[in-house]
Amino acid sequence: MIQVVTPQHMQAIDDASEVPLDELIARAGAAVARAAIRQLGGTYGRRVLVVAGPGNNGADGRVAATRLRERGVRVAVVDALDLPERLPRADLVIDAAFGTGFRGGWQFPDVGATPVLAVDVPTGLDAATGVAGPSTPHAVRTVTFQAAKPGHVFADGPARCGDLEVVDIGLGVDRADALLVDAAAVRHWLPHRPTDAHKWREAVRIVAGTPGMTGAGHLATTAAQRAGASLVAVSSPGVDADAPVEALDRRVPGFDWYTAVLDDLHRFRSLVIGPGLGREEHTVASVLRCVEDAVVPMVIDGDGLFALAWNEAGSPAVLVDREVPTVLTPHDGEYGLLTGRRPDDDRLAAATSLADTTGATVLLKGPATVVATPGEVPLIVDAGDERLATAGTGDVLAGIIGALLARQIPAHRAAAAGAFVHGLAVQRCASVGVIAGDLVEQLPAVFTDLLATDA
Ligand SMILES: NC(=O)C1=CN([C@@H]2O[C@H](COP(=O)(O)OP(=O)(O)OC[C@H]3O[C@@H](n4cnc5c(N)ncnc54)[C@H](OP(=O)(O)O)[C@@H]3O)[C@@H](O)[C@H]2O)[C@@H](O)CC1
Ligand SMILES: Nc1ncnc2c1ncn2[C@@H]1O[C@H](COP(=O)(O)OP(=O)(O)O)[C@@H](O)[C@H]1O
Ligand SMILES: [K+]
Repeated sequence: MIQVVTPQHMQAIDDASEVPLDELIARAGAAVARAAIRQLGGTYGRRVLVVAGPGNNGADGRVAATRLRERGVRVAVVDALDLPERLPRADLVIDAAFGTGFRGGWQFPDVGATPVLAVDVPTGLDAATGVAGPSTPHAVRTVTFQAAKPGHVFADGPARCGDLEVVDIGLGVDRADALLVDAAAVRHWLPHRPTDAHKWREAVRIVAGTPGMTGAGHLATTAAQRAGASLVAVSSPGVDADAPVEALDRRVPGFDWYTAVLDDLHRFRSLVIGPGLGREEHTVASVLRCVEDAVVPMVIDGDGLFALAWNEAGSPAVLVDREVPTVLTPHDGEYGLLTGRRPDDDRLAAATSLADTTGATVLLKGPATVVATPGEVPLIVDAGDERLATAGTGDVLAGIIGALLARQIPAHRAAAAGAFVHGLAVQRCASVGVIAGDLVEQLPAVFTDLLATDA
């Protein structure tokens, strides 16, 4: 997995390093030159323009210019603080104006359609948060050093950075602030079903869906089944008809579902509670009793999170007392309900602080999803894309995580692996018109591919 380190932490690593700064800049510049040649598809007859600033980012760019000239590339270097009226024509612009030391107020020049290769970050992109400045270029590729920064992954980062290349320049990273989840890691986390498996071994209990919102229960249920649960029993409180036929349907016709669920919960390996459950007072009360009394790993999603937020004792109180893992899956609105404040631009910090106050695994949803658990290095999943911003995809995710918990994957990894396969599932879907159920259909193929890849 690619390490993610905050710019502040990277500065401390840099300061503690025994490698002289000149040497680091020489290595960084050489890596930028190599990336430029790959981007240009050769050297002969190619023209490169380097926009170089006054700091170390500019120094990286100037080294790259020297290396490129040595390889026969025609290179012009312009000073970011003294730009000519007309920029020299080029096949590639190297943005070495400013990196992590940018303090705003400088405009990147208009380079028209010429592709931009960014050094460390496209100028003006906040390396801590990914928030772009008004003139931050859209790079086709960004070369960064030693570790990715949060800014490459969150907010405007992915769109402004293009393809991200992380180059080892010989700085030892003492600890990562987060890890970017990849297929090799998830493959490693997924257990094989034992030969002596039986249907109760990886059974998932789901409480989801109410009249008018049965779709949520159906999506969570089928997702859990397709993600490898050996048996799924679903209760949709108040629903008498049209519950999914494939699942074992524990009908709970009245609203007093708490007793029915707790009754045989010992037979199940996980509990998913909340998708489409509604926000009635009796629902809130039953969710809270389940959180208190259910001694199985639990995913609390959607209206389950609403119930927690509604808890007069304060949501952390019921959660910290749990002796088995809990996964909370808030989007920004639900995070706001739970904490009183929507997450700010530092999403790693937002997820981590909620995990610390609740003792739970927190999966903070978004274009890049963060998974934080007390005592674990946070995980970031950026496998999906904007087609996931579709009603019901969160219900699918909750079901997948429930299945992975039942398959005995520890909560931190189960949540991240769930988000990762959820992202892979959308990648396999048609380019437009994706609905949440399509993700469920893709799951067997996603797992098959993951397990077949020799990554
Ligand atoms: N460990 C690593 O990862 C390594 C990282 N490396 C590289 O170092 C880069 C960070 O270098 P850096 O600290 O020198 O900052 P950088 O962005 O070049 O600019 C600071 C300069 O710009 C100036 N300045 C800022 N804004 C301005 C404005 N609006 N208008 C005018 N001036 C402005 C600012 O002036 P000041 O604010 O001090 O007055 C200062 O002089 C990093 O991104 C990476 O590329 C490698 O080389 C080695 C290993
Ligand atoms: N722009 C986006 N790019 C990638 N993934 C996204 C984007 N917007 C939302 N998602 C993902 O889509 C899912 C939406 O979940 P959620 O908001 O709970 O939906 P619902 O409640 O309708 O089921 C989450 O997994 C989230 O990470
Ligand atoms: K730059």
